[in-house]
Amino acid sequence: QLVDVQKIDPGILVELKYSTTDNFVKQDVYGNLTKAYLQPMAANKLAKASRWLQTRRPDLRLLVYDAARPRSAQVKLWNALPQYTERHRRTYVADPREGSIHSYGCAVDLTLATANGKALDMGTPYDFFGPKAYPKAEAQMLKAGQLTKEQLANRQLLRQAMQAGGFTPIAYEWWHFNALSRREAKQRFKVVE
Ligand SMILES: C[C@@H](N)C(=O)N[C@H](C)C(=O)O
Ligand SMILES: [Zn+2]
Repeated sequence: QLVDVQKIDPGILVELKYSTTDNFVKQDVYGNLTKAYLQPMAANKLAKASRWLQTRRPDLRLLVYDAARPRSAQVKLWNALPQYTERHRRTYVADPREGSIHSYGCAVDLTLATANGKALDMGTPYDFFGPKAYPKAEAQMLKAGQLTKEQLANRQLLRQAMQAGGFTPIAYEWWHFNALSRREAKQRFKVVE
């Protein structure tokens, strides 16, 4: 049973981007889904990350852009990037046939924001698909002047908070964190259709 993350921690901010037209597909792909749902285990990890942040930076909040994502929505995201080969596309959007960890309620996309909801500068917008958004390329981007020290520090603070909560970052998206591996998520939970 998925839980609303704001019921677990009301201090977490939510702006579900795929429930608006302000996303890379430029369409509302969620309709009535406007809340951030996760497996209880993942929601508890997020609340732990939020508490970690509150202790160190009471002026900041976690701002969730996406959480549980139905497989039907994953298909729409997958189909929205026909310019990439399937192999390259998997870097940015999980293949719905394999299943996104989001579709098991075990992944979250988020940023840091001020208490009134203004997102911090992370160097790229959410769902910017390219090296500037790759955590694995940050040192190189900093050296090349593509990222500022402040943008990098903001990303590092987000990662520290999420890792303190028990999440794992990925190499290609600064905003995406997994509560479990895909294999574990598939073993333990059903896909949200
Ligand atoms: C599409 C992007 N926000 C995202 O969540 N990508 C990962 C890889 C996914 O689709 O699971
Ligand atoms: Zn994601």
